[in-house]
Amino acid sequence: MPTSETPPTPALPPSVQLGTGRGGLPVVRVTAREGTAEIYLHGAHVTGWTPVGGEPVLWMSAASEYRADAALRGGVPICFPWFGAHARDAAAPAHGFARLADWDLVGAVDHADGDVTVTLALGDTAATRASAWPHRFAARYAVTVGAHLTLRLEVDNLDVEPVRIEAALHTYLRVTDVRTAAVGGLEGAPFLDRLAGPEPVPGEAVPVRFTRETDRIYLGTEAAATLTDPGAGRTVTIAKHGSRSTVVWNPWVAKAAAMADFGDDEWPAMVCVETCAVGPDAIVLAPGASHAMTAVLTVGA
Ligand SMILES: O=P(O)(O)OC[C@H]1O[C@H](O)[C@H](O)[C@@H](O)[C@@H]1O
Repeated sequence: MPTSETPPTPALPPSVQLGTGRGGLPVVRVTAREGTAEIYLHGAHVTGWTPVGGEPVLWMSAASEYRADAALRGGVPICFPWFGAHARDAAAPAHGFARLADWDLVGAVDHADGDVTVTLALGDTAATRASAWPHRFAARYAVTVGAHLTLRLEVDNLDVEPVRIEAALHTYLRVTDVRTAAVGGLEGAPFLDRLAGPEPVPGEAVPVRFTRETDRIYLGTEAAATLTDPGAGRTVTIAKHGSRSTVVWNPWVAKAAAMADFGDDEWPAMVCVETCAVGPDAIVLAPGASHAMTAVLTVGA
């Protein structure tokens, strides 16, 4: 039976420490052999991942809120069970309730290769059953930390009817300057330009570059995307499974200035490459069925 009671903290290996983070929010700090990470239970939000000997890969805004009633800005928010504004309920929170919910820490395990997996869980509550998406569900989020960062979101439909699910691992990546960065791997994929009309735009032959506000949903694409950051001399590859759409976003000047939790001058230092199942690529789950969506981040030269 779903419950809103907080379960007891599971036994944790020494590589995983549960502590108090910014704003007094609970945070899990992971020290694996080949990388470290930080995960807030609020939103199951990964706020940092650094491979050993490397630089931080994820971007967090210095202006982020750290409050139980707000989403964190940066890292990897989980958008679920809808993406963007809710289609029929304008009052429903953007990107769904998962990034605003306090997830349960249900386990952590050390692997023989030195990687560490932390698992969090979220189920329906009286509040979600009264929301714009009232279905019964169980979600598990496994974060595996090491030389790679593996994020696996699995959702079970516990309802008696088919449910439509949108989900995004809304990954904010650090870049030296987005104006010199490029995102490859999406060549040829048509996209919805969220700053233009609803009609899909034909795919382009070249990597995505940034010269203005960019907010695109690439459709029907299961390939890995690679962010190239010449200023840092590195690439970040995002390989994925169970995801047929990829969102690429940079707010540029005006939108950054309009967001209270995003510094006016921070936009050149980030780009989002989001592993998604959204819009026409949303998941429809039969009763009792499950779907898993995985993103694997790897740093290269
Ligand atoms: O401000 P948020 O609700 O966190 O959304 C931040 C951004 O998320 C995605 O990238 C959407 O495609 C954008 O349209 C949106 O602006």
